[in-house]
Amino acid sequence: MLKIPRRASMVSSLIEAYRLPSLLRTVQPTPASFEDLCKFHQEDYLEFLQKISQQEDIEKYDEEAQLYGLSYDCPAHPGVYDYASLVTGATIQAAECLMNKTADIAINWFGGWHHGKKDSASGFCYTNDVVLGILKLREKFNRVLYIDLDVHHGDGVEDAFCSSNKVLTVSVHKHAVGFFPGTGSVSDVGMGKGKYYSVNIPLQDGIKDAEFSALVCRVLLKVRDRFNPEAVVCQCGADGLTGDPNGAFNLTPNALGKCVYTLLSWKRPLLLLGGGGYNHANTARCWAYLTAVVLGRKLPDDIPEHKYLMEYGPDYTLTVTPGNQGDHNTQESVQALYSQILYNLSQIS
Ligand SMILES: O=C(/C=C/c1ccccc1NC(=O)c1ccccc1Oc1ccccc1)NO
Ligand SMILES: [Zn+2]
Repeated sequence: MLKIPRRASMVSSLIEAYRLPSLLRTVQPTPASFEDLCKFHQEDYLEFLQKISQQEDIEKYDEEAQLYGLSYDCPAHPGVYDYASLVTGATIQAAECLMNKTADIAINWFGGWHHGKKDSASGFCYTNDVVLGILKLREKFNRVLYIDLDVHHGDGVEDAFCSSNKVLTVSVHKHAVGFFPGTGSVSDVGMGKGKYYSVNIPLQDGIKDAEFSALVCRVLLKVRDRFNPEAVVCQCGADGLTGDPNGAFNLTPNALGKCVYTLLSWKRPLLLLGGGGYNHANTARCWAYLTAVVLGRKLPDDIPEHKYLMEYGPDYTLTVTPGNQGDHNTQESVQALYSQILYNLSQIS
């Protein structure tokens, strides 16, 4: 888990190295209170997370930990509760800036933990800051659109709002046997009042910028026309970039930039969040680039001198070059997918 705070430090250092904070208002986050977290998460889960967060030797809680998803692939670690409540507090505060109009666009690159469940941790997500940020926005906005660009299905957020027609969730992700979390097929459309308000765009390995952004932007335009959201939340997980250890998609930051640019053109309150991204240099490149897209600034391609400069070798440039792996998404499969999604959206009353 020590990897994520280091990544966070690289992200903020690169954004500072490009002198972007001079164009932004930075807000110091306060941790979400226990009560805030209880707006989505179950009390018993939070109490357990708090308890083991203060212990050094957590092995003795192994039995109970399993109940709460805190096992080998999602280990608890000392301080996990404080870390999760600070990140979640920042996302809630970002939402509040949009609600009180002190910002048109708010960013929390340390949020985006989209797998968190109400009663358990999942996929390294201990609390679900995305759900809590959307619930906060819903206190003011009647219809909220959520887009998840992470390579993994945004299951925790989709689950939370699957029966709601006030929050429409769109997730584009790799969908293949054995790939976490395994949910998010195109036929997964939500239920009850929320039927057709969950949109899934399942893809195979190797998709590249042009195909990805064309498909996602076409879906987003249809979603805007059918749903007419008053506020938008976009999770910008960077683990779909080429060079990520997940080794799934073959994207560069330009693909996410095109999607964010489309959302910006709608001129509606927009909350941008981070998420996955395990090639730390490419993730920092991506989120620095997206911050510049929001600001309408073009960044010099040479990475500026700063404490992590060596991580950006051998090119030391902001640009990420696509890999040459094959694209397993055919024109036909993408067109068929788009037709299915269009049909589903046509069912929205
Ligand atoms: O990124 C994710 C979820 C990742 C994930 C979920 C379940 C099991 C393993 C997972 N991890 C990875 O895929 C993964 C792949 C390469 C490098 C680091 C990875 O995770 C982490 C995440 C945090 C700390 C250590 C490892 N969701 O957006
Ligand atoms: Zn991910």
